[in-house]
Amino acid sequence: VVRRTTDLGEAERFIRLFHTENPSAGNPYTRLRDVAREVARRGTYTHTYEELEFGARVAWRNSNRCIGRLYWRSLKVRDRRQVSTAEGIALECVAHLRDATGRGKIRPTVTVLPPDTPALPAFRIVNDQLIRYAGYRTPDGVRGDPANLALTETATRLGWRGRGGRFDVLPLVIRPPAGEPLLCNLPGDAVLEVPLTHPDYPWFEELGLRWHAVPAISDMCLEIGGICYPCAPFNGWYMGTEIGARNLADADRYDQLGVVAERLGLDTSSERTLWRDHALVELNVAVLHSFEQAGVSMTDHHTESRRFLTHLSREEQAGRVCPADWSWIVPPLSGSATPVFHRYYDTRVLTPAFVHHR
Ligand code: HEM
Ligand SMILES: N=C(Nc1cccc(CNC[C@@H]2CCCN2)c1)c1cccs1
Repeated sequence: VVRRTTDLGEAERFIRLFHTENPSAGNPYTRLRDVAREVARRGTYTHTYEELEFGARVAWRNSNRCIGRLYWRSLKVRDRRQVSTAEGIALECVAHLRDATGRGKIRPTVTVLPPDTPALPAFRIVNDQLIRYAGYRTPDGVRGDPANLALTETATRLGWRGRGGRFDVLPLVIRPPAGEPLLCNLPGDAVLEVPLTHPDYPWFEELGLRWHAVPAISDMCLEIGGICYPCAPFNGWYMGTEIGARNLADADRYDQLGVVAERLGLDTSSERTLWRDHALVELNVAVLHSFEQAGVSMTDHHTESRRFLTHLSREEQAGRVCPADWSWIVPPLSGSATPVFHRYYDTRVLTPAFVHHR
């Protein structure tokens, strides 16, 4: 397999961007010359820690599907480019979760593992998020999270044994450049979870619903200056609607709207009673209430929409374009009741960026 050498044009554009936004880095000339020499010699170059930290923060700033970009400057970057084994990667993912979770005060963090290089191809994390619940095929439907059926089957084929519950945390599956994937169970103290209750309905707890505190995406590449870091898990905190309007509500996920509507005593015989909408709101009230009770960071879609527009105007003040994808920015609940709904966005694609694996 011929590995892509680094595109020198991308590298130069990034180095210039770094020096423009970080005047203390001085004149880019010598750095540009050294990078060109290194690319000529070994087909790629190595980012300094400062370049890597800046690149990861700007990749977040450029994420046009992300509503949570206001705090892009505070991203914590864990430079782990020296890690060279599957076990090392697994350990860094666990350390990342412990670091980022705090005791509920979640810290936006990215861990950067080695890039793809002609000399050493990169490892991949098979899981799309560090924390995922198993999905099991049963005679009368799926038990657990249907979104993770394939990952559960892969882990089981590799020797993992699930307990058949609705919220079994899956192991990490780390695939090396060659050879067998490594399975790694996440220690319980690295996976903070929140049981869901409702402030007004005591029966809600009986539904036995819960969700994990930290969303940590592990299936995207961090692209900086022509270099791709295919193993760079990043986390923020959840917006309540992700759990309450999608993960627990979608028919092809935990599909809880009918259950909640029944317990609420709603008339589900006709769509026109808007029973789905009533159930959705109460499910989202429960998610926000439970995370707050547990002291776990979470934002609501109204607050986050306002914050995003603040970010947008700050970027314009800074003379930068802030690209956004309307179809992802507008929350899946009460869209038009949030300010982000009532406007258009620039849709250009900028780099550095987090991209889905090609
Ligand atoms: C700090 C709190 C944050 C919040 C509340 C937040 C919120 C969100 C939400 C709601 C989405 C849409 C997800 C979906 O609909 O499935 C999203 C997408 C995204 N976010 Fe953020 N985010 C945060 C931090 C971050 C951080 C720290 C990064 C990276 C360093 C990031 C990068 C992205 C990217 C790349 C996407 C698009 C994912 C894709 O294309 O599949 N976000 N964010
Ligand atoms: N709050 C978060 N949510 C989030 C962000 C990016 C991607 C995702 C997962 N999106 C995949 C699902 C499934 C298809 C559409 N949405 C969630 C964060 C995850 C990592 C940092 S912030």
